[in-house]
This record gives sequence, C-alpha cells and structure tokens, in this order.
Amino acid sequence: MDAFLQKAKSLTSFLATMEPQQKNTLLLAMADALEAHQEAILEANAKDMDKGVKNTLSAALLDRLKLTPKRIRGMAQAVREIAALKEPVGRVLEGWVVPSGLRIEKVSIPIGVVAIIYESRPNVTSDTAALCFKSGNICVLKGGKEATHSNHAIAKVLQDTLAFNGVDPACISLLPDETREGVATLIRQDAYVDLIIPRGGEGLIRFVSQNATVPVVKHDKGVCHTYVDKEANLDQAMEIVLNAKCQRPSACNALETLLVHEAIASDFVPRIAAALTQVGAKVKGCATTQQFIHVDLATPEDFHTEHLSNALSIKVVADIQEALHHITTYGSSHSEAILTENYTTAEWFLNAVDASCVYVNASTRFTDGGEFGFGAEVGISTNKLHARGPMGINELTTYKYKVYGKGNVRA
Ligand SMILES: NC(=O)C1=CN([C@@H]2O[C@H](COP(=O)(O)OP(=O)(O)OC[C@H]3O[C@@H](n4cnc5c(N)ncnc54)[C@H](OP(=O)(O)O)[C@@H]3O)[C@@H](O)[C@H]2O)C=CC1
Ligand SMILES: N[C@@H](CCC(=O)OP(=O)(O)O)C(=O)O
Repeated sequence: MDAFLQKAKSLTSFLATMEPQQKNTLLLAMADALEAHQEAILEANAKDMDKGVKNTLSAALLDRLKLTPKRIRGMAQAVREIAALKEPVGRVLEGWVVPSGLRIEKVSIPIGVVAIIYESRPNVTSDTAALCFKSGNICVLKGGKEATHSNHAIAKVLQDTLAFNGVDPACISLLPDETREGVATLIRQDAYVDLIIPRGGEGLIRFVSQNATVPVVKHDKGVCHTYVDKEANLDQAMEIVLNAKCQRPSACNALETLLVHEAIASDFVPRIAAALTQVGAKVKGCATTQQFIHVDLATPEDFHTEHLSNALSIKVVADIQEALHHITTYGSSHSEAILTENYTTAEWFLNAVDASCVYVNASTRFTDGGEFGFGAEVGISTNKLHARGPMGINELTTYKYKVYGKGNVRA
C-alpha cells in the first residue's frame, strides 16, 4: 500500500500543472474508449451480475450494478460533459493589493490525492475518475465488492487511454487491496492521501469517521422531507411528492417523510395517500394522519429510517415551526423541501433548515451533480466542510494564496 500511495502522491504536481487542453483531450479520448470497449465492460459486468444474482442481491442493488450499452453511452457522455466544463484549476477567486505593496491572489488548486469509497455502482468509477482528472486530482477509487469486475474493466479502459497518450496511468487507480482491511489502512495514510470521500451507508460512514486520520467529506444517507404548507398549490404538491418518493426510491435524495400542515391535512392526506398507494408505495402515518386514512402508525424509528424503498411516513404538523423541529430531529442534512405559494414562508424555510440542499416547490430528487449542471458528481456531501451538496469539479479544488512582491520585506 505504501509504495502504491507514494506513487500516487508523487504524481500530484504533474497533474496539477497539466494544461487544460491536454486534460480535455484525454477526457474525450477516455469517453471514446469507454464506448469502443463496451463489449469488454459488459462482459465484466455480466460476471458481477451473475454473482449478484447467485448471492440474491436485492432488485435495487442489481439495478445499480447493471450496465447496458445505453448506460455505457451515458457514462461516456458524462465524461464528455465534464471535459466541456470550465477549467476549475487556476481560477483567481479574489485578488487585492495590501498596504505593504504585495499583490495577493487567492487561486483554486487541486486537493491532491483523493480517495473515494463508494457503493456497487460502476458508473461512479468513470464519473469520479473524470471529475478528479479534470480538477487535477490523483484519484484512488474503491467501489463495492459486488462491482469489482466492472470497476476493473472500466479503470483499465481509462488507464490504457492515459498510457497510450504517454501519461502515467497511475493518475487514475483502483485501491489494490479492496478488502475492509485495505480501507482501514487507506484512511490512516495522511502522509499520502489528502481527502477521503466515503459514499455509502451508515456502517461505512461511522467506520471512516471514527478511524480516519485523513480529512473526510462524508456522503451520508438521505432522510429527506417534504413539507406541504397550508398555502401550497395542492395539485402541484401531488406531482412533486409522487416524484420525490417514487421516481427512484433507492436514491439517497428520495423522500422518506411527508410533513403536512394541519389546515390542509383532511383534504391533502387522503388524496396523496391514495395516489401513492396506487403506484405501490407503502404509507404509514402519525396518529393525526390515522384520523384521515387507514394506515399503520409511524414510529420514531420510522422517522429515523432511510428506507431506500417505496415506504413513506406521513406526519401532520401544526405549523412550519413543528415541521422544522421534525426535520432537525430526524433529518440527515441531505435534502429538504417546502411546497408553498407564500414567498415569505418559503424564504424563512430556506434560511432556517440546515441541510445541503433546500428546495421550494420542487422535488428533492434534483440533488444530483448532473441535474445541477456539474456533468456528474462524486456524490452528495452531507458535511459542512469543505464542500456541501453535489460535489463536482469546483468542489474538488481548494485554494492557495499566490503572493507577488517586488523585493518587499516586513517592517
Ligand atoms: N450522499 C451520497 O452521495 C450518497 C449516499 N448513498 C447512501 O449509501 C447507502 C447505500 O449504499 P450501500 O449500498 O449500503 O453501500 P455500503 O455502504 O454498503 O457500501 C459502500 C462502500 O463502502 C464499503 N464499506 C461499507 N461498510 C464498510 C465498513 N464498515 N468498513 C469499510 N468499508 C465499508 C463497501 O465495501 P464492500 O465492498 O466491502 O462492501 C463499499 O465499497 C444509502 O444509505 C445511500 O443513501 C449512496 C449514494 C450516494
Ligand atoms: N445523485 C444520484 C443518486 C446517487 C445515489 O443515491 O446513488 P445510489 O445510492 O447508488 O442509488 C441521483 O440523483 O440519481
């Protein structure tokens, strides 16, 4: 592990100073190579899928794992979109001259060696590799064990493209030891690794937070809420709630608990519960909700749970303060929404709720790098520092101060 990470670290200056045009040319070549080597990637993915089926992985896990020609074209397209983005390195964020005469520039730079631990979703391998490459970071990737053949095939395509073009393939690497012990070692390598991004469930996040000596940006679970205010457009609310819960229930930004203002509950709760049930959602509710519909009682444990399925809890609240209190108690600082036509209420919610993304009159499913215009995402940071929400190329940079003098000495 030491020699591998030492090599990664040794490449940081090389990639940090690569010309934007060269990075973009290489990224476009990687995109073409993904499509050209589609058969090899699909073959590797078939091995993972066979094993997944034998190991009776859930339908949601198998769907995440599965690659198709269309999905590979999507991966290539994401890499092309990343290539087309504005150069993230070398942006002058601020600049000024101080009384001593020094000219100071605050300039964006790559973070260095970024290690990402993620679930068994093979597209994350090419997405994160491309985002790191564009932002001048050396990446060390560790995907889920269920996707190992797929990840190796994808990484090989990307590395072969670099090698073919005379660039060290170690700019994009998979962690050589993919075991839990390998992860345990990786997260303590602060001499070589500048940032760890754990993207996954509670076990992963807890383990990394408690054991890492390398700085961590958590990509934690999403216990997401939507609050339907008494002044919401209820027809629009129906569409948004259905989308937030049902469009892809296994995603971290899907809705888990619906909060409804008591003034509209007798009208809205039966309507939305019927619509949700019709599309297969499993609804529970608080005691007040049970006055309007026949459902099981939602317990505090339900309110704490990220279901990753079509389950949803409904809670009727007296006002926006109670909605906020519920979100603060049970939320995971991921994505929260208010549906209201009242501008003042909306602004209050936007300012009061502490989450990475807060929405007005929209589905929480939009918390996504692609949807935010970032081409792709490393994931959704639920940290406050150093990045928050969908992490794209700009969030993969930090900064330094470039200080220009003319023989200045301090008095
Ligand atoms: N905020 C965000 O951006 C995102 C969050 N998520 C969240 O991820 C979860 C779904 O992911 P899930 O399928 O459960 O993935 P897991 O959390 O089970 O696995 C993700 C990765 O972490 C590793 N891992 C898991 N536990 C440990 C541990 N204790 N020690 C070391 N490594 C570990 C896995 O390795 P191994 O191969 O050994 O299992 C895998 O590489 C949901 O909660 C979802 O909301 C998902 C995507 C994006
Ligand atoms: N940001 C992505 C979701 C990422 C995510 O949740 O991934 P996963 O848990 O693997 O399904 C999207 O909105 O589709």
